[in-house]
Amino acid sequence: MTSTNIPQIHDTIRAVQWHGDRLRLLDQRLLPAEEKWIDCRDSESVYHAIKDLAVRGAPAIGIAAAWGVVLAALRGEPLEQALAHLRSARPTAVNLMWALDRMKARIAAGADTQALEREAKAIQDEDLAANRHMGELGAALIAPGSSVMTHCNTGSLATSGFGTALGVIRAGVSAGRIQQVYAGETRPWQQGARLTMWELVRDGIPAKLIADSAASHLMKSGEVKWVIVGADRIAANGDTANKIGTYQLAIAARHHGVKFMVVAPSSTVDMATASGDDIEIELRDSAELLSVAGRRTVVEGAQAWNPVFDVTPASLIDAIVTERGVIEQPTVEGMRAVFTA
Ligand SMILES: CSC[C@@H](O)[C@@H](O)C(=O)COP(=O)(O)O
Repeated sequence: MTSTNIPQIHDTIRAVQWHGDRLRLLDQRLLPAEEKWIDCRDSESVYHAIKDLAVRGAPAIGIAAAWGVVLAALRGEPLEQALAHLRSARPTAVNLMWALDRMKARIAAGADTQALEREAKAIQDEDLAANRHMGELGAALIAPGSSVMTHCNTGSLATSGFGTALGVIRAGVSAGRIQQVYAGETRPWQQGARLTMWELVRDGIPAKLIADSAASHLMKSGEVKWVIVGADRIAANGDTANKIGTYQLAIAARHHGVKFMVVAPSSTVDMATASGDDIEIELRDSAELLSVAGRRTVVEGAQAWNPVFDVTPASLIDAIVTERGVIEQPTVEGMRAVFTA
């Protein structure tokens, strides 16, 4: 890519929007076919939006939940109950618990509704700033002119804007370090095919969709230099839970000498969880596997097993990029140096 044909990154997608008395969410279940917004006016509707994946992606889930607490306060709902209910919406992404703990601490300190609103806004704004900073840190690791691969959707849709892994890709493209992106389709929910490709095409970033099962073949060709993914929870030893399929990408990357980068804000780091073995993996309805776009594709009577995250051991990760710094070849000591200092 020469400097004359480097795409302009517009970064205009803001999928979680506060409108004073309601939370507007771009419904990610319908993209890219429909750009439809839903309005949440109480904590219960935010709970359902998170549980049913209208809003998804670890940072976006936390941000939406924080606004759910503000809505509970505005409507005079019992706050302890709202906090507990929102917390139960999804189990793996620790950003959800992290954001609710921040809101809970403000409530315990006697915050009124306006103060809670300021806290939710701070959570949202800090996420955007973290993403921009991680973009620069991650892009600096990539040699100019590289092709990279990503998985799931870690972009503006999954965060307050810009994205984590996709933020590094946006920054890398702007800096001329990334010339081509390969996005895995991310079966069964198709976050890569439906959401990441939507974001990349909007930004004019050269991108090709691949079937998840084409990843090893692509890596063997020598075409991609980095696999860049997000995270839902990073344990104290660097083990990383992320979208199902991430682990097999890390294994294939190590086998083929391709570097593996995890990009996540500090709100995704869970120093209270010792290793990936202690992370709860969300199991979702088998209907997500047995149907495509709501249409049954598998014989009636068939059963399915649908874990939606897996854990990549730290030993397969070359770099964890956070807004607090980069941890190369992560270990307990390396994580501790950045996260308990
Ligand atoms: C910046 S998003 C990071 C992760 O949350 C992302 O990679 C992922 O696994 C999303 O899972 P999802 O089930 O779509 O919420």
